[in-house]
Formats: sequence, C-alpha cells, structure tokens
Amino acid sequence: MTPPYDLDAEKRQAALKATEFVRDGMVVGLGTGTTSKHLILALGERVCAGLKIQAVPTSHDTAALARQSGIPLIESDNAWMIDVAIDGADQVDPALNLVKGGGGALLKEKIVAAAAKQFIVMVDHTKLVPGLGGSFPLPIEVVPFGWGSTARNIEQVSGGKAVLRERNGTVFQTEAGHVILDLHMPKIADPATLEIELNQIPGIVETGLFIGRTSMLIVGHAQGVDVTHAPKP
Ligand SMILES: O=C[C@H](O)[C@H](O)[C@H](O)COP(=O)(O)O
Repeated sequence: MTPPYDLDAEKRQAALKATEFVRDGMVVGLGTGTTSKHLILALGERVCAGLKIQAVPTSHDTAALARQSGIPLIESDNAWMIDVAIDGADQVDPALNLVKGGGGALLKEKIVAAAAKQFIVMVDHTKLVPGLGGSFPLPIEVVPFGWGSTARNIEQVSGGKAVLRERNGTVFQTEAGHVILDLHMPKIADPATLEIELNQIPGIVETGLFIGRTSMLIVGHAQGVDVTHAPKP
C-alpha cells in the first residue's frame, strides 16, 4: 500500500463488514466516532429493509444518529443483554488490545463492551501499531475534583505526562461530567499491568485501555478487509 490512503473508505469497508455479524433479534452496542457513524448508517439501511434489532448507544451523538437512521434504542439502564458491541479504536496492538477515547466516549464504550457477549472492533489500517502508546496519548477519564493531584499520581505511576484535554479553549467535559487527562508516554511496555496500576489511583474513573476485550478485529484497507478472531481464552 502506498499513500495517499482513503482512510474514510477503509473505515467504511470495515464498518460494512461488521454489519454482516448483526442478525435479527440481536441487541447491538453502538460505538462512537467516525467509523461507528458508517456502521450506524449501514445498520439503519438494513433496519429500514426489515432487520429487527435493538441498540444501546455509547454517546449522545451515536444515539441521535441511530434515531435518525431508524434504529430502535434501548433507553433504559436495565441490565442489558448485549449480543454484540461494535466500535472503533485509536490504536490496536498485535494482541488486539486497544487504546480508545480519542473522542471522549471511553467510559460508556467500556461499559457497553463489558456487557456484550462479543466485541467487534473496526479500524482503518493506520490504527494498527506494534505497541500501544507512543504516537497516541492514552485518554484517562477522571473526576474534576483534584484533577491536578490525580494527574501527578498518574505521572508517578506511568512515567508519562498527563495533559488536561481542552477543546476550543475550554476544558473538555465528558457526558458523565468528568474531564480527560491525555497521558503522553513512550510505548506502553505492559498495558495490562498499567491498567491495573492506574485503576488504583483515586479520582480515575476509567482508562482508555481495552485489554483482552476484543473478540474480532476488522481492518479496512485499499483492497478490502482483514478479519482476525481473538484466540479463545
Ligand atoms: O471516544 C471515542 C472512541 O473511543 C472512538 O471509537 C475512537 O476514538 C475511534 O474513533 P474513530 O472511529 O473516529 O477513528
């Protein structure tokens, strides 16, 4: 493959492939981001053609697009039985571990992925990395109270630099009313251990590390898609 790449086309190809794993009667977790938008539009077309599904959205934007596309949503917070959650990612390593949260939706995304029997990840080929971290900072959702102290603790544990996320000159706020610290660090040598260590810091709500959660990876590229199934545990 040589540049220029059509990354949006790659995302769309991956999303279209992901829709093939959605069948009548399923409850589907809908991710957030540009790749998930392609998924929602394609699923909406299938729903209009008669597919019967219900969906759990991972953000207000996703909910709005799903409604516009005719996809019935489960609005309650009851214990869902999600058959498959489908979402994008910011980085994917060879073990199918992920960094997510570039759009700030990591908390709902992780709750939905954890409630799903299957978690399908769709990406363009640039999201594949030999190791997490490095080129993309790790998003960490924290409560606003004492965020500076939380950031210092994160830096001590990780050796990285935690930067408060801003958008258009103001502090970015998540849908749950938290803030995001983007942790810049070189390659994450042991993502599973880092997740455990970060989760012990008071003030951290959730990290963008998705370790051992991916069931299937769909990568879009110029010639089509590659599908990789995670090894059975
Ligand atoms: O918070 C955002 C999500 O984790 C997205 O799934 C992730 O950032 C990938 O987004 P996109 O599909 O736009 O590349």
